[in-house]
Amino acid sequence: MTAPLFEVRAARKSYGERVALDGASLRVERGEMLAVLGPSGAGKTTLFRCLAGLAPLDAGAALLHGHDVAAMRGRQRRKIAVVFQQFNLVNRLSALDNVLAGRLGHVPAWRGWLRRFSRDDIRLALECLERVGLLDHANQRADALSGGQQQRVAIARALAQQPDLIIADEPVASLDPHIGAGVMALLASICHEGEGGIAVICSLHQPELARRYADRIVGLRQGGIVLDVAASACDEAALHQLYGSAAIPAAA
Ligand SMILES: Nc1ncnc2c1ncn2[C@@H]1O[C@H](COP(=O)(O)OP(=O)(O)OP(=O)(O)O)[C@@H](O)[C@H]1O
Repeated sequence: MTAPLFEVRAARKSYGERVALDGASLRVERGEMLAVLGPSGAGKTTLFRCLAGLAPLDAGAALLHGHDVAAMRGRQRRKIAVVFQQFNLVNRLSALDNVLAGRLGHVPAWRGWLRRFSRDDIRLALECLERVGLLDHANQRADALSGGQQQRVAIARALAQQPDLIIADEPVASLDPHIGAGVMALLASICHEGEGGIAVICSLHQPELARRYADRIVGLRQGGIVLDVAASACDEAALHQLYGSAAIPAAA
């Protein structure tokens, strides 16, 4: 049996006495978009920080193609790209230069410091900008772009890493509903189109977006997985199980 593209096994993480992840396990396959839902404090950000290598797990493991992410360095590690709620672009740089930052791990350090990228890197970065619909904005400063455009540049930067997995922690939380839906549609199309077979794991506070754009929905509550279903099977009862009395009826 081949290993899934990405797997989390019995992840545990505490902050002092407070248990944030209590044995959470999940898996995602090539070309699959997985949404992680859960009430505030359920452990979503902690999970994503650990998966992105920004914090270590206390126990358990995250495996990319069966290999422990914690032991990965360099090129292997860059197979996981991260998209943040607040975009994390360099404001004074152009959209193109921000996307080229996704190539930094692929070029010798001195080239990165001098920002001397090869023609191939620049061509790839432009293709990534085209993929997110912003080729016309390549030379515009990041801080002159709208929030939705900035998140698209951040997604282009992630694509420039040529990742196998994109981890997106609340990527639409800072965007209005219409723009947010567009960003979700973009992430879904990245999963579903092309032969690359990129997977996306995305945390959300909007069950209706998860049901519309994700293939599968995982529910996190008090640090544990309490729901793992196809998006089409995520009904009101499942959401009630996840959110309890705080469940909000989701649009059809
Ligand atoms: N740096 C920290 N120090 C101490 N406790 C923390 C820290 N970060 C998170 N926690 C606690 O860990 C638990 C999980 O928090 P986390 O931020 O991962 O949840 P979340 O599901 O992302 O919440 P939200 O949806 O509100 O962003 C919470 O009880 C939180 O108070």
